[in-house]
Amino acid sequence: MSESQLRQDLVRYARSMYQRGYSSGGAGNISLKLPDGNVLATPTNSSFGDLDPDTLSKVTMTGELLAGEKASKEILMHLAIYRQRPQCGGIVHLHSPWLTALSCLPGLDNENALPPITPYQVMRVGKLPVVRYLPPGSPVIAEEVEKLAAEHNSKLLANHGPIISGKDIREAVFNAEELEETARLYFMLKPFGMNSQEEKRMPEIVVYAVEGRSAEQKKTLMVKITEAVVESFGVERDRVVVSIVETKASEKSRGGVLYCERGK
Ligand SMILES: O=C(O)[C@H](O)C(=O)COP(=O)(O)O
Repeated sequence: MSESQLRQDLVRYARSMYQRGYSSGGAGNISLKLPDGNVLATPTNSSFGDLDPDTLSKVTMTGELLAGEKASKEILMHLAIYRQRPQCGGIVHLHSPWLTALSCLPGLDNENALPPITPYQVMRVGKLPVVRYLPPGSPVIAEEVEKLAAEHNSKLLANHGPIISGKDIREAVFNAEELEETARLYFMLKPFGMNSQEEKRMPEIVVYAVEGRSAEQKKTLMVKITEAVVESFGVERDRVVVSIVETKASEKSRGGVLYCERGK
């Protein structure tokens, strides 16, 4: 994708998040990786609601300004994430209401501020570690974020807000939306309690096979797989799920040869 298109995309995603109240005033900052290996970022004190594609800050991976206005005061935090996550192509830092509220709660689990409530939260983000409070723009924030970035695509800055990454700016925004909505769910459910995916998450093993085995053979296979998972994963037997997905021999091939024609 061209730099010009990426500039347009950054402005469009920023405006969309601004319109949803994910960032008000000059709060928040966004960046993305350019094809030339440099980074495009929102200028400091800019508003997500009225960015100009032509004045966005273009910096090197060491933070040197190549074009546009002075970059966000948090640019070092973004660059730290790009260093630790080479696959990362986009980062959003927000002051979105529900995640910012979460960041202000006492007694957060610093290893994971948000229990795994929904499958998409687990799939898109996973654990949400907390970075201790530091004044916005402090270079120490970048150091603290860098320690966590290799393992976590999202971090929660205490009394401040989230910083969330993705393989590109689109995925970073999707991850941010998922996490903000999960934080909202968390506050809605908090008075009533909630089931955590942690308890529900079980190892599920799927066996794809050509049809034809007897029910007894399939049952024996499932029992043996269950035993192997219990022994190797150390989980309760009742939590292990095994599925056998069968395909007709005429609808499965190897090397371009149908299974129903192999061995004839
Ligand atoms: O999070 C921060 O660093 C600031 O509060 C912020 O969100 C805006 O800083 P910027 O320099 O305008 O990007």
